[in-house]
Amino acid sequence: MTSRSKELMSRNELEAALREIGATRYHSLHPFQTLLQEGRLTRPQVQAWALNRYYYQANIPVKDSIILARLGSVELRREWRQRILDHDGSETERGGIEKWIALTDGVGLDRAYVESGEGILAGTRFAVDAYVHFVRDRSLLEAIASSLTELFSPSVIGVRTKGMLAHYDFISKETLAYFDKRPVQAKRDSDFALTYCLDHADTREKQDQVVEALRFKCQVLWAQLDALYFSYVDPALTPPDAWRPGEAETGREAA
Ligand SMILES: O=C(O)c1cc(C(=O)O)c2c(n1)C(=O)C(=O)c1cc(C(=O)O)[nH]c1-2
Repeated sequence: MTSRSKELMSRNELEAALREIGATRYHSLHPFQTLLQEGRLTRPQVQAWALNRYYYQANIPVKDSIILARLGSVELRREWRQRILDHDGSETERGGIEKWIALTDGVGLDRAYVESGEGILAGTRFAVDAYVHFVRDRSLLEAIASSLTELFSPSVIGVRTKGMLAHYDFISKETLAYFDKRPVQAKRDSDFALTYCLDHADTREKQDQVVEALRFKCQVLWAQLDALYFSYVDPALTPPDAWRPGEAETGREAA
């Protein structure tokens, strides 16, 4: 990295640098992800994942609303507002947050408890809050670039849902309905964000900022899985205020 030339990268070089980050730093490479998709977690460990990830889901439209407010044209806002609709839904269509609640319902967690955010890990909260603050505090270009992890999500979503359905008897297709539309939405969103970044990163400094924003976002995702691994897998040292296996159970009859 020290020998990095400071010349402007071509569009192809910048895109390759971004894809390289995905190939080496995306959360698909995290050991917790591997355990999850290979069926090597217990039901409480899967519950811990679903509970903590709710906080990420719930904050995605918050961070997108911040970006929306910073966009200076009708065309850009029209494009970006779709993301908020996808997660918040409408009178006639369930959004992603509601579908994530169906997922936590499906694994037997009490809805009010999940929505309260009580019992999530500090690592989850710090990582997700850092993402929201990043899009508020950094340039618009960096804020948009930080969503580029979605370039890499369709493949990990496919592997994860297939693995979970094959390996866990308490997981059904309905439970994982959240993921049905995500690959198509993620492709649409990340294609747009990538084009925006390639068009607007017109100095080497801005190109480096785009690369760093993606690296930061990979860390946001990675840190969430670190927190789960340390607290529920090994050494399973669940912190004092966090959810403990058996808590907020709605009973197993739904499974
Ligand atoms: O299941 C996944 O692995 C995964 C990853 C990501 C991502 O790469 O940030 C998102 C999602 N899912 C997702 O469902 C989602 O709505 C989403 C929004 C964003 C974003 O940064 O705007 N990332 C992601």
